[in-house]
Amino acid sequence: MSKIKVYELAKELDVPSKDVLEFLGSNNIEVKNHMSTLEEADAKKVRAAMGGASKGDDEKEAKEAPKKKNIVHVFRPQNTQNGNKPGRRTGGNRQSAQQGRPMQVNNGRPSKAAALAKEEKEVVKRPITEKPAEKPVVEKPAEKPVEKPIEKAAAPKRAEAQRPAAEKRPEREDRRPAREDDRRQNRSGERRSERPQENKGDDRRQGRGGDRRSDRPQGARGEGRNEGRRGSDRRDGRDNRDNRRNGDRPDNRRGSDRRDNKIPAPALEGQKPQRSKGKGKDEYKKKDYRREEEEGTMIKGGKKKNDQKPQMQKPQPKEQKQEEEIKSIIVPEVLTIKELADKMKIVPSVIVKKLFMQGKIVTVNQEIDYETAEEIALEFDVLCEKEEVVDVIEELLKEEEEDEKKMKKRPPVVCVMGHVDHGKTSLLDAIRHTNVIVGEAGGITQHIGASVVEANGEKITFLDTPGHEAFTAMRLRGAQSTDIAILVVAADDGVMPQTVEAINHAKAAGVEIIVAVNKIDKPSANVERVKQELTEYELISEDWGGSTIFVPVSAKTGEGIEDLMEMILLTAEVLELKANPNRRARGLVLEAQLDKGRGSVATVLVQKGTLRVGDAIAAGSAHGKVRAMMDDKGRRVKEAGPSMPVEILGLNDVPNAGEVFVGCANDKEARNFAETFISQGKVKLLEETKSKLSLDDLFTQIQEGNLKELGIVVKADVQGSVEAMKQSLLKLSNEEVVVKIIHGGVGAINESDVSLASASNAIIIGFNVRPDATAKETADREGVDIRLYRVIYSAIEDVEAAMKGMLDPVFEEKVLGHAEVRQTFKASGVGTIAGSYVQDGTFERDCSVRITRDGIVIFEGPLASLKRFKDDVKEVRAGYECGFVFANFNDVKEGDLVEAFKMVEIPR
Ligand SMILES: Nc1nc2c(ncn2[C@@H]2O[C@H](COP(=O)(O)OP(=O)(O)OP(=O)(O)O)[C@@H](O)[C@H]2O)c(=O)[nH]1
Repeated sequence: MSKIKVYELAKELDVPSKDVLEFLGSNNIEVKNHMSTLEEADAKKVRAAMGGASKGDDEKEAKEAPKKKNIVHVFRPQNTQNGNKPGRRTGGNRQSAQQGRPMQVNNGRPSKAAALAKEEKEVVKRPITEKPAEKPVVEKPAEKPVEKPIEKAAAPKRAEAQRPAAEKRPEREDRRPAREDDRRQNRSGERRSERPQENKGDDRRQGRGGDRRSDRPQGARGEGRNEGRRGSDRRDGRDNRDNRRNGDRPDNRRGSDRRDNKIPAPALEGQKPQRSKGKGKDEYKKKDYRREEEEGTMIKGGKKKNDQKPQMQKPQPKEQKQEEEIKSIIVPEVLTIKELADKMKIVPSVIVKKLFMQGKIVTVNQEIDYETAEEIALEFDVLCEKEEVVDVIEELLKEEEEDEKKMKKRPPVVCVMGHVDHGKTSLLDAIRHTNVIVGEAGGITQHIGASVVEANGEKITFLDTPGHEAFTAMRLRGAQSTDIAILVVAADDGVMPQTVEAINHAKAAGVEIIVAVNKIDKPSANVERVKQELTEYELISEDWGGSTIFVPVSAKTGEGIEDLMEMILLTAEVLELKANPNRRARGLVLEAQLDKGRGSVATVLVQKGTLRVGDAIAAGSAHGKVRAMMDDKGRRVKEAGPSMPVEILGLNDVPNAGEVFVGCANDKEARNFAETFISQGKVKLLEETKSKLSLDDLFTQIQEGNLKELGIVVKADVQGSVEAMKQSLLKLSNEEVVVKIIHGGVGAINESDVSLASASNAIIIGFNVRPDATAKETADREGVDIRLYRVIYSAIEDVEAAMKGMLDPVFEEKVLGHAEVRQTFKASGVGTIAGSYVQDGTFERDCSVRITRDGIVIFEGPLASLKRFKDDVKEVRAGYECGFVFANFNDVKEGDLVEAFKMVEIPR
């Protein structure tokens, strides 16, 4: 025993902690409170001084406590056996106090206590029929078993011997709850009856009463020791019982003073004032009263106990009221422990303690999800209800069903999707080209993100947006931009990973799919093979007995393009695409940018109604009046009806692609809309930031035991890929490792991605994107693992392997150098030559290159030729100019960055 706490010492010496504190104070031994720890030397001093006091020769003792000492010993059976002479008892007391707890469990007492506890249980059960959880709350009957054996015992000595088991329980417990009650009252006033408040006491007990509980006699432990609600309720019950006892005390004291008197009836009245002033000193007085009370009890035996009975029953209505008060709180999806505690009207530390007792270490500012909050609240007998989150923007954008009669036929909106190099761009170009020749005069297709072509006198709107994006970003607000998806599959290549991705996206969006089997002009083309491969994905061609339209085309020769157009129109007809043109316009922002001369320029697709020049519109955070409108041919138009893409000027800000635009009654309404959007955006951003911070919190990890988390930051060239990656990666979670996508976004991997990954101990997966220079540097410095892929499936395979601990990279990419394209030349038979300047490193003839434009990888493949002037060279060093020709890639432009790399084997 090297150190001991003040209260423990007080307990050992059987004196109030206050006395010990006073003694320490007078001896200049500095302690803060009863929880302070004492050095052995100080403890010895106290023992020497106060242990003597317990013998009864102390002045104070003589005044106040001699009787109390006797009582304490009565419940130690071995002492009672020794005889009841005060002197002996005192000696026994000291002995037992010194020997500590083990003595209390001896001498057959446990069996009696157990019997009492059992009896007590039975009695307790009866009166409480309404709610099992409250069972232990109504404790008064628990007194019955105590009094019974005492009453019934013929020999007073035996009665005394029995009493300890029963009596010690209240005695011991009284000490704590007396304080708890006082505190509770101080803190919460009338809330005393609320369960969580009681749990405060309960927790307090958990926090500092561990030792005490262990030395509590068995009878007192009884059910109260059980964990969970039952246990805590039980303790609550004790609290109440103790409350009552505290209240009784003065009367009991009186009773003991006038030993022959019964306890006066107004015991409960006396209870109140005493509680309200019960603080500090009173607490200790109460303890003394208690001892006196017990002395009285000892002397008077069963009679005394009998007297207590009516008092115990009185507070019953209060208890029942408490039962009815089942609290219910509304909890959001994510909240902090503190917020939860506030909602439950308890102090956060109570929750922290409770969880700590369960082996979970949390802080008050730690975020927990709804499910966890619900679990915690239930332990405090509080019901949770999930907060319904109202998306204000969604509410704003809500629309009523339109009158069928007002609906008119509208052109279909089509997007083209498929695997890399299967000819999406070529096909779109071919369609437009055909259209330019066939269609209206002079129209040169502008790049506004969408174009309208005419076939058989009907219009078809084609979106330039890659399929993925059309289905994800455009569905940001639940709006569907596309009606029909053209799935381009190269007849010579067949179904490839991105083909499957495209199929999944289109299916998820519920969009009609038309398969365009491209490159049929190639000798290696095999349309039947494509048909066969696609059957696996439930795309069965009509001639194979299915319902999917397959059109063999050649973007190169133009073969089948017209058929394709016809099929699109046919499908559109079946879909019965309609919209009401005579209403305020509403649609989607396809693209938007800030133009130096024209300000905010947005390409929008009108989906409903008609947009006119002069209309007030709002799109996300932007609003304004339509100043001018241009169609896809660059012609100024005054109005745009359903399915028509137009470029508009006049917005005050650049809206996000995929945002819904709405026509408003006036400027003010449009501004209000945008302002709401901005304020909501801020709220959302805050929430997102909050949840990011909580991602690496300890709580979840501890809660999930050995579960490890694999945090991933996903960056890709288009939103669709981000989503696809996210979904696929999340599915990799297994029993041991949980995959958590910490962040997903479009664009180059930047420094903030790296810092986020670093802070969350996550890895970064880049799909078709590269890290910028600062990001690379930060990642190297902070040891963040960045993995870059061109095919989603490789990324998924790698992560899966890593999770199994089977990822053994044999090759690693070694970056050789960087160059910037300064000028391009076209050479017949060669393709585009990129005149470039090597910025760093060395470009080697047989290296691979990666071309990035605005952080997006546009090409990755071998370098076909490396020249200095007209000569082929082996290598070009930094600071020199050279000419590159890339294998099968001619779309290189000025300003593109070329990175040379080589795969090198990594020794393992
Ligand atoms: N022979 C033949 N070649 C074609 C045909 N369509 C496209 N190509 C060629 O295939 C290559 C890729 O075509 P793109 O239109 O760029 O393919 P994409 O699917 O748009 O490619 P990404 O934009 O990289 O996804 C180009 O070299 C085209 O010339 C076709 O019908 N026949």
